[in-house]
Amino acid sequence: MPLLTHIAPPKVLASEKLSPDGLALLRSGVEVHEKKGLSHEELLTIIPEYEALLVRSETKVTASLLQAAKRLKVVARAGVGVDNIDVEAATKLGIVVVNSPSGNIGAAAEHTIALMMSMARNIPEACKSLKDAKWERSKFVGVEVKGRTLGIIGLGKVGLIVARSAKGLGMNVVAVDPYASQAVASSASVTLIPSLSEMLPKVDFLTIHTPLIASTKGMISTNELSKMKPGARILNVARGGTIDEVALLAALESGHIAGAAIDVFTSEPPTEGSSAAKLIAHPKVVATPHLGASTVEAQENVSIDVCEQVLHVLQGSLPRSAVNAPLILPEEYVKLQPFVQLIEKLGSLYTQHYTSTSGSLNRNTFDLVYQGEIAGLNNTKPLFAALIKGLTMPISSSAGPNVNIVNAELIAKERGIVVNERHSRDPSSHSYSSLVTLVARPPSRTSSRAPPGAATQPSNGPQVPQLRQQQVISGTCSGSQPLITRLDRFETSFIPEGTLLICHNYDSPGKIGVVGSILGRKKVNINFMGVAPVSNKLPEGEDGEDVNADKDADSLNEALMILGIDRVVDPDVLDALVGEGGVLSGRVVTL
Ligand SMILES: NC(=O)c1ccc[n+]([C@@H]2O[C@H](COP(=O)([O-])OP(=O)(O)OC[C@H]3O[C@@H](n4cnc5c(N)ncnc54)[C@H](O)[C@@H]3O)[C@@H](O)[C@H]2O)c1
Ligand SMILES: O=C(O)[C@H](O)COP(=O)(O)O
Repeated sequence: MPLLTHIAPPKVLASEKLSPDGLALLRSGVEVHEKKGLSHEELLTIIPEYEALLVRSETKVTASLLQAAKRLKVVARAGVGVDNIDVEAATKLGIVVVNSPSGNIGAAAEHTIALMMSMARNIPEACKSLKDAKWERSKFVGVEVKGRTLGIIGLGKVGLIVARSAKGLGMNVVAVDPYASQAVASSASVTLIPSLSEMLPKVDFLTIHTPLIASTKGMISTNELSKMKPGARILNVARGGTIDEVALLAALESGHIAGAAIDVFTSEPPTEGSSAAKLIAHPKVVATPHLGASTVEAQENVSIDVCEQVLHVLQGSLPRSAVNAPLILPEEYVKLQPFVQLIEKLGSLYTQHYTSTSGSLNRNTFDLVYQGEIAGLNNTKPLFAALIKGLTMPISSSAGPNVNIVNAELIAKERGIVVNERHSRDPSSHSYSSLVTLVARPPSRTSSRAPPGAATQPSNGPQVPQLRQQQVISGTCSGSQPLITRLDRFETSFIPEGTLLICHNYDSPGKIGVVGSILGRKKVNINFMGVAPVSNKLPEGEDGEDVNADKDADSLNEALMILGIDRVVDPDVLDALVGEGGVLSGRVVTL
């Protein structure tokens, strides 16, 4: 029998060219396979091996690909647009989709300005003519942008940088964006115009910086082009499809539109005879093959950004920019992260400490009580997900590892787990700045709103004191270090990490020595040891019951002994601790 079980490192597939800077971050703990130019069929064949998929805009991450991926936890888009990823299908499968929302925005904005200047001064045609050994100075007279009006559709991240750069070139800048803030527009000296039809007749150059969504698909078509000034010019570095390519071709042919500079197309690469191919071939069009984000700097940024997030997801932490999860503000993220770890540990400790190996939780209704500073958080979805993950991880190899903020609610529902989240800003009952308590409710008491003191046991059952039935675990974070502060009725302070032996015993002299010698005899090394006495405090989340009312002298003398040990012990060690050592019960948990 092998002594060590080898756990293979997770595998990541990069199906497009990504900057090595990000990939280098992954390589320390992850196996990275770079395989460019695979067909969809080839991808379908190999995807079941991978835990993460890294893409840019070329790989079509379809529902069938995601379904074929048996172990996939995360699809990472090294860039902004996720229109090549079936995000809905990923969400249903619990696969997190992350992107890099701002790693390449500067590059896209600079490319827009570069295209605008190239178009205004006929740079590509003049360059080509000169290389063809011609000297045609009068043919390539351009126009200046200074003093002209640039109209921006979409004053988001890229649009705003374009606006500021254009102001630097001496242009007047106007914009339409139904969701843009007046204050942000004013800060960039941009005039917001209420509607597109009002803006179009005013502009000499028009540039699009919206995503491709239902409201922006084909938003510049024959009608809109006809409203523009004769001789106006148009740019698209956002997404193919926002401009109707056939309508633009006609407007260029008629001469109403003097020129177009386009980086993105309805088909990429353009298929022969398509409107995209015709546009690219048109003499009044400056075209680039989707190069907006193609700078060394932008590629480093997006690669590092998404590779870090892939590591986070694979390690079970929160990614910064999950596309299919609720937005987490960066400051919330920093605050939440240690508590995500803590709550996952609370859940895992609960299941291992209180549940037999039968494969199901013995209680499935929980109060998750946030107290102190942590109670001020509005978005606790990641904490909820961490609890479901922790609870299910030790008992389900299918559910546990795959729980994330995307699918936690669904998995909880499927397994009948009910969690009542409660917030209390009152720090008076404890000395921690934040405290999180998990209380498992007895089966008969399914609502956190049950009145204080309500009967929670069958009247004809054995009258075990109420407090003995408590299944309570509390924890806090000291900096970024999770700590368990209460387990059951016992006050404690231990780091939930590694293999722990939790012994329940009467607190009598010599007990530690007896336990230590049994473990020594069984060749079990002890890394640390702590004794947890009965708490005289009301467990957080319990209302108004007298903590010690039901206790007899013996129960007040009970304690937990928590030992950090170097391996999972065989049942005979636990039997020896109970038989010879006089321990009431012993349990091994791995956290
Ligand atoms: N060519 C490239 O290589 C490249 C590189 C980066 C980004 N992009 C693309 O550029 C676009 C903009 O990126 P971003 O990061 O600035 O996005 P963003 O989300 O920050 O900004 C988009 C803006 O469009 C606005 N908008 C949405 N619908 C609108 C409508 N109907 N009319 C007017 N405005 C509307 C939104 O309010 C938002 O302010 C995206 O399509 C992105 O994929 C392309
Ligand atoms: O959405 C984006 O980030 C850009 O379109 C860049 O796409 P790319 O990574 O394929 O260059």
